[in-house]
Amino acid sequence: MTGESKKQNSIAQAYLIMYNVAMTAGWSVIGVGVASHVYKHRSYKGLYDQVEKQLLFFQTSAVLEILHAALGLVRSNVLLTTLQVFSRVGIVWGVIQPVAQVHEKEGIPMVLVAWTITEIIRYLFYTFVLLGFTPRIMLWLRYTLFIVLYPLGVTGELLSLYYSLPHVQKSGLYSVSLPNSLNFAFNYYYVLIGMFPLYIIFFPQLYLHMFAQRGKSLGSSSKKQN
Ligand SMILES: CCCCCCCCCCCCC[C@@H](O)CC(=O)SCCNC(=O)CCNC(=O)[C@H](O)C(C)(C)COP(=O)(O)OP(=O)(O)OC[C@H]1O[C@@H](n2cnc3c(N)ncnc32)[C@H](O)[C@@H]1OP(=O)(O)O
Repeated sequence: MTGESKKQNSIAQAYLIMYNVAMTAGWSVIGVGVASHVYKHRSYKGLYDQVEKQLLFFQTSAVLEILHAALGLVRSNVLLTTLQVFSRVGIVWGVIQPVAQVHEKEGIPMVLVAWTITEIIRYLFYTFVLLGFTPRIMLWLRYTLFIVLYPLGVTGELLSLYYSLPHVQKSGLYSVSLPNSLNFAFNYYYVLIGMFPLYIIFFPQLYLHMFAQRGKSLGSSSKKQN
């Protein structure tokens, strides 16, 4: 490795450490918000409003991960990262945030629990890896909790999508109806309905990808220990 590429490598490492630390901190703030709300009110009603700003900010920041993968900063699959990031950014900005009626439904605690636990562990794990020190428990949590949290998150996302439908249809959210000067019609309600088959097609691929990552990471690390 030349001096120049060594320098570029350390800049990339330093940037990724900062990114992962910031994301761990952000999702921890969301986690504390969720836990304190549930502890105080013994209910998930009002939970979304308590964490909305932080959730919108840190979920949207995950778009950088597509860039990291595309630029080769990390060895993630670009397509799977795009699907993962856009499904959540789409749910947050396209469904949960604009449809207030969804905020009090059971999909909200499901996604908040699944996303928060996953992301705190994931970003903390990446930080440890970059610092050259990976506690075995972090490796195990990163590549095991998804088995339960992925289905929980998907169920919460699909429930939120489902509960938003009558409100989107009634309000005509983001829709354009005829007649208009451009002679153009668009119905957001049908876009949301079209998301259901996309989940059926793509979720199994993401879930299986994580099992493959699990096999590589936990399989090889247990071999190293033996
Ligand atoms: C445009 C229209 C969109 C339409 C969407 C259609 C719907 C599609 C359905 C999708 C369903 C999604 C449901 C989902 O949102 C629900 C939930 O998430 S619930 C919570 C549970 N979820 C999870 O556990 C998944 C979390 N996500 C991920 O893990 C990733 O995003 C994923 C792409 C799924 C997999 O990650 P990856 O392939 O990156 O695996 P690794 O973590 O093993 O990383 C590979 C290597 O890259 C290094 N890496 C990656 N990121 C970083 C980083 N930030 N900093 C440092 N290093 C990083 C990592 O260490 C690995 O390195 P190595 O190869 O050396 O081991």
